Order: sequence, then structure tokens, then C-alpha cells
Amino acid sequence: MNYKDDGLALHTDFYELNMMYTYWKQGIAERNAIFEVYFRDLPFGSGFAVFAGLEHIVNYLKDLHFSDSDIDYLKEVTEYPQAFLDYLHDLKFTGTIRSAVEGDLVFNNEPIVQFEGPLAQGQLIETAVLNMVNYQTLVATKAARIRAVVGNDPLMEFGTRRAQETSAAMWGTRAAFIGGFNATSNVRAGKVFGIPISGTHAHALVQAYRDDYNAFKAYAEVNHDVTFLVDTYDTLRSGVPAAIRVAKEMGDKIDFQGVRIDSGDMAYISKRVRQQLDAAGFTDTKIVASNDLDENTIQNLKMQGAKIDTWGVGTKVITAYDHPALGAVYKLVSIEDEHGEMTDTIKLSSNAEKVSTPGKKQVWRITRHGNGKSEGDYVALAYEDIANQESLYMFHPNFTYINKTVRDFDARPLLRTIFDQGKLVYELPALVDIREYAMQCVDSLWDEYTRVLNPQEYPVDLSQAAWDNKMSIIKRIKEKVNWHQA
Ligand SMILES: Nc1ncnc2c1ncn2[C@@H]1O[C@H](COP(=O)(O)OP(=O)(O)OP(=O)(O)O)[C@@H](O)[C@H]1O
Ligand SMILES: O=P(O)(O)OC[C@H]1O[C@H](OP(=O)(O)OP(=O)(O)O)[C@H](O)[C@@H]1O
Ligand SMILES: O=C(O)c1cccnc1
Repeated sequence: MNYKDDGLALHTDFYELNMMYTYWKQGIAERNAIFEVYFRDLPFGSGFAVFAGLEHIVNYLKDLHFSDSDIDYLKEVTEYPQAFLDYLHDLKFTGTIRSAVEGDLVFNNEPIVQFEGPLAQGQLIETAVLNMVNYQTLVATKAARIRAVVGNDPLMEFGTRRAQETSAAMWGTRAAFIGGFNATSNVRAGKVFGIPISGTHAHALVQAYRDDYNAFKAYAEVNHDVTFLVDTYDTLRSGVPAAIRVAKEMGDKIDFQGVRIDSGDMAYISKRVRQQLDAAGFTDTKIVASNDLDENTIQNLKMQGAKIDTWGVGTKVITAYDHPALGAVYKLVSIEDEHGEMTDTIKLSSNAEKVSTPGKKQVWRITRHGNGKSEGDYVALAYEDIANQESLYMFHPNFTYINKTVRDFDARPLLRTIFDQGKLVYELPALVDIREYAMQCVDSLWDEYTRVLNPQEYPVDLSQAAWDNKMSIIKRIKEKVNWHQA
């Protein structure tokens, strides 16, 4: 039997449902629980990440419900009793979500999304929330790295054909726009998200007319703004001369905006193409480049003095080619006990960096008062008032001898309330505003953190209270384990 795909409630791992069932059956499904999302390593060797995915999370949680067909399916493939299925059928999201907002810079080992509410609901949403944050943050970060090396040059996203299926193409295109791309070739993403669309033409057009001149002429006769793809046969001997000939013949009837090169040594070829265009009087005609580009090839081409004005990037941005998963995790940091008290929880590991930080937290972005430049992030327990402190002692959570005292600072909380006990209290910004905000955030970082190669490590420190809390919980658990072993 095939079921209708009519919602995202089952976009979860089966083990989440099995845990929900356990909590429900044992009577603790409604206990207050706090889960936090964080990642341990920045992707691509980057000094920062750009947070994206919140809009999809909001849409998902607003509409979170098990449909009739979800329940029919679970009835067929699981052994859950009818009473549990009824509980699922009636379930609505009543949790509180605090989160970074799209375009915010986020760093490793700090909470970027926080759930507080009924334990069972917190468990259910883990998979989908991670799915959305991991992919979109990854692509927005890759895009921001590419933006960092192109300066103000126009940047077009061409990735849909190489994306991991259709929904990745859509959300990836959106994330690339947030990270600093100017336009996309994906028309559906233009329609749905309002991203500007742009495009040239493919080799097929030239192949269909069997030579450059006839193809460009046909194209120019019916399109006003034209960019010709000049590398189908021979860029310098055939493609560019044909483009120039058509442009001269058509005169004012077209706007000869550019030529695109998609193969060969792009530093050498672009310089020769520039000479050819300039010699023919087309000094304003731009050179567009594409072909497996990313921040590394683009930076290299710039160093070689390539005469490229506009960049088309597909595969490497949409698939986050060199770092295909962000690796954000979702950990339980606090849970209500049988007396109604919150107890902080930890996940231990022999690797110090993998030990989770217990307790409900807030991240404070510390900037220097006056110039707004970043000093680091300060992860404090949620009850601590950081903004009104005179001075702040910041120390590395693993190497505590690395420390500094900051005075005359501004502290901004990163996690904002998005849902308050199930009610959406955050107004989703327009996509262009998110992108603008992301660009401002990147600008506020020192260049040492934004350079693409071997950036400085941005400080993410724990408050003394958060650190003490973590150490005392580790000690308590170790004593308990030792006691069991004795
Ligand atoms: N001057 C350059 N410096 C560094 N990298 C370059 C330079 N020119 C091109 N590249 C990059 O090198 C790679 C070239 O790969 P390859 O030789 O397979 O492409 P190609 O010449 O386009 O061949 P094809 O015709 O099969 O597409 C691409 O990723 C391209 O972006
Ligand atoms: O290289 P990317 O960064 O992924 O950018 C997208 C690529 O898609 C197109 O090539 P494709 O061979 O698919 O089609 P074409 O016939 O138009 O060249 C385009 O020419 C780019 O090379
Ligand atoms: O418009 C383009 O030039 C384009 C679109 C998709 C993929 N590659 C190039």
C-alpha cells in the first residue's frame, strides 16, 4: 500500500518515535526538557559559519501534526497501541524555540538552536531540525566564503542540476543567496523565494545551430540582453570573434552584456578575451566564468590577474563539495525530575571536546563598544545577566590559561525566542533583509577570522558558572561510575 506524502511529522528517525513511545508509556512524555543544537567543527576550515534553516524550521513546527495517513502507516508497520497512536494524532507543537536567526554568524561549541518543552516533542523534532540546520548552514557558509574572495563581483548560483535532489536545490539556492550570491539560475527558487534569476545559454544552443555565429545570431534576434557562451569549439578563434560579429551586426537592437567561458585556462583565456573585446570597442562587455569554481579556484584566478567580472558557481556551492556535512548534533542538556526540579545532564566522552556542556544556556556575542568588532562568544547559563557586567573574564574552556579580561564591551544575546510555548512570536524577515544582515555580520568580524585559508580561531568561551557546573557534573558522574565499579 502506498501512502500520501502529506506532512513532515514522520520526517524523523524511527528511534525518536520509539523513545517518544517509551516516555509516553512511562508517564514522562510531558516533563520539561531542554535540548540544544551545536556543531563541534567549523566546515571547510572556515573561521565562521552563517546560520540558515530557521524559516524551514518555523514552517515545519507551525504545521507539525500526524496526518491520518501517517497514523495508518504507523498502525501497519509498528506495534504501537491505539492509545499511543491517538496521542500522536492529537499532538500539536507546544514547545519554546530559541534560536540564532538566519544570517547570524555561528561558531563551534555553542548552542545555535534550543528547544524547551515536553520531552516527547523535543525528541520528535530532532531529526528534522538537524536536517534543516545542517544543510542550509553548510551551504550558506560555503557561499559566504566564495563571497569573501570575489569582493563585490556579481555571483550567480548555477547548482540545481548537481544538487542532491530537488528540495536540496531549492533550500540550497536560498542558503547560497543568504551567504552572498546575487542571483540563481533556478527559476522555481526565483518564484518561491523571490531570488533574482539570471542566465546565459548552454553549449546545446551552439551545437543545435552547429556553429557559433549562427547560434549567437539566432539568439540575438529574439533576446535583447545577451551573454554568449563562447567556448564550444574554440574560444579565441571562433567563439569571441563570432560574438563580436553578431554584436556589431545587431548594433543597438541588443545589449551585448557579456561572454561566458566555461573551460580551459581561465586566467590566460580571460585576458586574451578582454583584449579581443576591447579592441573591438566592447569595453563594457563583461566576462563571465564558470567551470567547477569555488573560493579556492576563484582566489587563485584573481591572483593570476584573470580578467573575470562575473562568477557562475554550481556544484561546489550547492553540494558543499569539500565538506559534505556540517555535523551539528542535538543534545539533552536539562530535564525535569520526578520532583519537578530541573536537572542538568551531560554526554561524556574520552575526548574532552566531545563532552557536552550541561544546562540551559545563552550565547552572548561580545563586541568592542564603539567599533562593533568581535571579541568572541561567551556561553553562559541562561540565568546569568552578562550585558550589565562591568568586565568579563573570558577563558578557553579546554586550555584555561588562554584568557583575557574585557571591559567596555557590548553583549548581544544570540538565541532569540522564536516560538513561546507553541506560539510563533518571531516575524520571519524578508529574504533580502536576511542576506543584507548576513553581509553586515561578516563585515563585523576581523579579517583574521574571515580569510579563507587558515583563519584565526574565534574564541567561544564558557562563563565561570557554566564551566563550574560542567566540572561538578563530570565529577559527580565519575564518582557514581566508580562507585558502581567498586
Ligand atoms: N588559470 C587557472 N588556475 C587555476 N585553476 C584554473 C585555471 N583555469 C581553470 N581552472 C580550473 O581548473 C579546472 C579545469 O579543469 P579541466 O581541465 O577538467 O576543465 P576544462 O579545461 O574545462 O575541461 P573540459 O573541457 O573537460 O571541461 C576547473 O575547475 C577550472 O575552474
Ligand atoms: O561547473 P559548475 O560550478 O557546476 O557550474 C554549472 C555548470 O553547469 C553547466 O555545465 P553543463 O556541462 O552541465 O552544461 P553545459 O552544456 O551548459 O555546459 C555550466 O556550463 C557550468 O559549467
Ligand atoms: O545560465 C547559465 O549560464 C547556467 C545555468 C545553469 C548552469 N550553468 C550555467
